Amino acid sequence: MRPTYIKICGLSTAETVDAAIRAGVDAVGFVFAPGSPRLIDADTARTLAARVPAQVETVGVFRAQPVDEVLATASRAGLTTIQLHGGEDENSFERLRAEGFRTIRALDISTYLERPDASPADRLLIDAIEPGGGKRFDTGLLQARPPGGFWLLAGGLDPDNVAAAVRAARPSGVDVSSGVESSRGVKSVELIRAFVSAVRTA
Ligand SMILES: O=C(O)c1ccccc1NCC(=O)[C@H](O)[C@H](O)COP(=O)(O)O
Repeated sequence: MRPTYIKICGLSTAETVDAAIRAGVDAVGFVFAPGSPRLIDADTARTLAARVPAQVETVGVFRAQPVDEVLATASRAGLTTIQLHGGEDENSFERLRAEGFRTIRALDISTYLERPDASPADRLLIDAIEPGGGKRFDTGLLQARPPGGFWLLAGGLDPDNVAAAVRAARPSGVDVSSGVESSRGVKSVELIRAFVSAVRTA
């Protein structure tokens, strides 16, 4: 069986990017959604992404931003992958792919349950209602509509609960932000290490 894919989202310092890579993550995320406590600019992301080895994905996270702006930011930052949290139309993902980016469509659990097949992206991420909010959703709801293909579980995961969540929901991968922070928006090297190690025990 393939190991669970791990994405650490909302990184903003070289120290925590390096820690995530050393811990063995598959992807690091940089948030460009206005209003986020993890917001960074394209030039900062470019400096951080330059530290990341080629086998680790660099993901730009956007919410309700025009596709031209998304492409300009992700290109300037030199990222491999774009994750959209709403506001996109059905053509957005095709356009991002045509420009050479891998894509992730993030859906909150309610939207997913209403439209489970609404995923023209390469991957699906199923999240709680408020992205980056550190709140869990009831993964038992997924039993009614088990996701097919590659999908990431997100929403309120942390080093203490992630192994049980992986055993219960069997996602292809997990995504975390708040659960590896010492305070809102501030990532912790120790919690990143603990999270990755907990996923590996699942
Ligand atoms: O992290 C944010 O602040 C954010 C803001 C707007 C759109 C998306 C955002 N984050 C997306 C992520 O991929 C988070 O890691 C995911 O929602 C899980 O967050 P958390 O519940 O805090 O672990």
